[in-house]
Amino acid sequence: NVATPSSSSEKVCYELLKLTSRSFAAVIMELVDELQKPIMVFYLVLRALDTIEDDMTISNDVKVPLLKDFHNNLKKTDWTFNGNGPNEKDRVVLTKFDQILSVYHSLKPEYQDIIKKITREMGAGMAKYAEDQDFNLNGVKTIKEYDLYCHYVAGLVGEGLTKLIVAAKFGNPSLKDRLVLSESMGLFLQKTNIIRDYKEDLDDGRTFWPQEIWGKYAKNLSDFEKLENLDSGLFCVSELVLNALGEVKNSLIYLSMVYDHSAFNFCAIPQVMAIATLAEVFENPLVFKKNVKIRKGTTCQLILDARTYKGVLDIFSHYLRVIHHKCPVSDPNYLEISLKCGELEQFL
Ligand SMILES: COc1cccc([C@H]2O[C@H](CC(=O)N[C@@H](CC(=O)O)C(=O)O)C(=O)N(CC(C)(C)C)c3ccc(Cl)cc32)c1OC
Repeated sequence: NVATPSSSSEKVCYELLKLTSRSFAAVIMELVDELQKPIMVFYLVLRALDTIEDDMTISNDVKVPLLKDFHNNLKKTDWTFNGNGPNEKDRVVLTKFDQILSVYHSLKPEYQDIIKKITREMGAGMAKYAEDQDFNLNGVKTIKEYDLYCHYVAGLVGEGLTKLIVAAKFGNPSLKDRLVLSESMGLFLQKTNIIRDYKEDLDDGRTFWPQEIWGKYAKNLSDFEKLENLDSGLFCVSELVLNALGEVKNSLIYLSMVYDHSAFNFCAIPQVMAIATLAEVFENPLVFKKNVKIRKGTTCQLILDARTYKGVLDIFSHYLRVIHHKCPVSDPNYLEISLKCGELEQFL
């Protein structure tokens, strides 16, 4: 059901959505009308926040207050920002932010409130990391810090979406009281992206792999780029995948509590893409060379198969078996991986 955008600002927002993330935009366009506008606005506001955080041409004394106070822009009607960030695609979300504001102000106050609260918390978290010298120099140290970083950039998104879905009465209200489930929805996606983006982030001079894990396999994170360190690199990826699999159970419980078919699709599709990506990066030397992506044909098949809860369970069951069978006995994580896959497979 492609909504018929009523206002001109809504038309601009749909264009911005398609520009920023073609594949995901299609999923948002399939959402039931009641959720489509609030989630589109939420997605674009998050994109704007992300674009500021990623823009290395903005000095900290400008960036930090910009992030911390970003939620206050939601009270305005004409705010825009001319960043000079790297990619034009994202910058336009800021130069046309007044269009997003216009649609934001047309939302029900309850939806506006949910979006504003998450934006405030996320902006505060991003400002904290922007100011954190140690984080900028040495990246993420402990698994605890890894989870906290992922909470700010992804867990909060899950929380906001859950509150929108429950407010619109398309999900089990108890999802609001079990935010640990929304947290896992975000952490599973973000941890998968962080494992996959090793090379891209390293080339950008950033790293999000927690030292508490990679430090067992190398002295420096960039060591994994060298062929002689390939084995320890693959073992490190195994442990990172094992850590990400720790979010699977909660994510599957979450999906079982989303009633509306279009909201279920919206939540399930990124999760099945993530488990397929984890299986792709697992024991895959190409992770240290480029961004490993699942094939287009696989993506299409996953979208078709993920339309029912049973279909999602079958997809997870398949890729957990793939990971289990790919794990060599020489991998120090072999036993843990087998136990985790076994534990999850019986749950499926
Ligand atoms: C209950 O929680 C969710 C339910 C459904 C979808 C998402 C989640 O899925 C996309 C899916 C998406 O955007 N996929 C990209 C592909 C890619 O990024 O590799 C795409 O299809 O372009 C995603 O990745 N993120 C970004 C974060 C992970 C940081 C939250 C994201 C950003 C903004 C929003 Cl509103 C939603 C999401 C959820 O968020 C947890």
